[in-house]
Amino acid sequence: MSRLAVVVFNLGGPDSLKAVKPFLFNLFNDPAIIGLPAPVRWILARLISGRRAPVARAIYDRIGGRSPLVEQTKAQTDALAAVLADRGLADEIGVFIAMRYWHPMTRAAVDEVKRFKPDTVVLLPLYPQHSGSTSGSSLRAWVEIAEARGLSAETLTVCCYPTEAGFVTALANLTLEGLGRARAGVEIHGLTAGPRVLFSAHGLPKTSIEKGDPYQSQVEMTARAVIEQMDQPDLDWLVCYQSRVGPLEWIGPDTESEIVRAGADGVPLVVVPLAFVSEHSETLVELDLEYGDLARERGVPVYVRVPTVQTHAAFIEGLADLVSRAVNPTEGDGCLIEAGPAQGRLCSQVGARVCAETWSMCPHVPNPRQTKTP
Ligand SMILES: C=CC1=C(C)c2cc3[nH]c(cc4nc(cc5[nH]c(cc1n2)c(C)c5CCC(=O)O)C(CCC(=O)O)=C4C)c(C)c3C=C
Ligand SMILES: [Fe+2]
Ligand SMILES: [Fe+2]
Repeated sequence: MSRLAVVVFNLGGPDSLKAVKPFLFNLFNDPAIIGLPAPVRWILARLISGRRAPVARAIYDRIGGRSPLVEQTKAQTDALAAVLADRGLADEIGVFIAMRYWHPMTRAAVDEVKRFKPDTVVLLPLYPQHSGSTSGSSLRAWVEIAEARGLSAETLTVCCYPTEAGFVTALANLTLEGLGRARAGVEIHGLTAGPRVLFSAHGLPKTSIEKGDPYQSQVEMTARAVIEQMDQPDLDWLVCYQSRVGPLEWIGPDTESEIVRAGADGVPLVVVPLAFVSEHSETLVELDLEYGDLARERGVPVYVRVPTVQTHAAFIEGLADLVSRAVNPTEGDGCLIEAGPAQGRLCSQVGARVCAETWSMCPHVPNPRQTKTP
């Protein structure tokens, strides 16, 4: 009897206003976020989380005092479990959640998976684009804790899937609906300029990209794939970045400046989150409330925010395809390709499969056993 455990990873969010500060401490104490040696990082994390907590509490207060990220992720894992069960990939299939900075966290997930006694574990970050600060950090935490707690099942890792067909279809369909709503607004307002699509992704410090983080190039790959699938001739679109925190220079253009520019141009906006797959503070507060207000103040004639993919059937089928291909790879599947016609192809172009034992084969995921914790 075969047993398959699928572990999905996400950031996690505070489940009460009291949890905001310790959640922020966990985030800033992560070497993938602040790459300094442990005692300095710990002191800085205490300082920054203390200073950021009132701002962050005010953010979560606007959406009922907690993040909906865990509920949304639970809905996704339920949907994924149902699809995987239909496919009969194993006799018993369990789908587990491991959040990075708040409960249910990696340690609890490792223990749950251990009790499940899997033959195979598939690690599936709910981040389509790979970044060391998100998937990299989660995968590394998993490997370290799983090793420490003696979870020794065969482990396969999906590193990234920026152009995965189901994900792109879900985003393209949702964006087309958003475009439809914006075009209706264009008619009502008698505007001449068509809607502009802003693909808005969470930003990253510029230094991360300079050190080789593939996130930005994969975000752009997603945007291009969605544009191609929508097939809207002469569509005005661009990628921009939101949610900057801290004093470092982040990648741009930033979403706020693009909203101001759209106001000056008198152009309706369709804003599409493409690096988040669920709703949380960065979408419900930042995109809807803060940027919605900014758009009104700056005279953007129509502001449509496209929902994240959540449990869109195409997205969940796409996740199930990634799991199936991790378990039963066929030629052309991701990072394992070292020879033949697909040699040299980036794993992200095909949806990646990385064996935990062969991390070095994946150009995107540093081997956590070889990366020293600063
Ligand atoms: C693609 C997703 C994300 C990337 C890349 C990312 C990088 C990153 N984030 C911070 C700092 C913060 N992020 C915060 C919230 C937050 N971040 C993501 C996703 C990515 N972060 C999500 C989904 C959330 C929302 C969590 C929720 O509400 O449930 C926060 C806390 C909120 C706040 O204070 O504004 C911080 C802080 C850094 C520094 C960083 C890259 C280095
Ligand atoms: Fe973040
Ligand atoms: Fe990869």
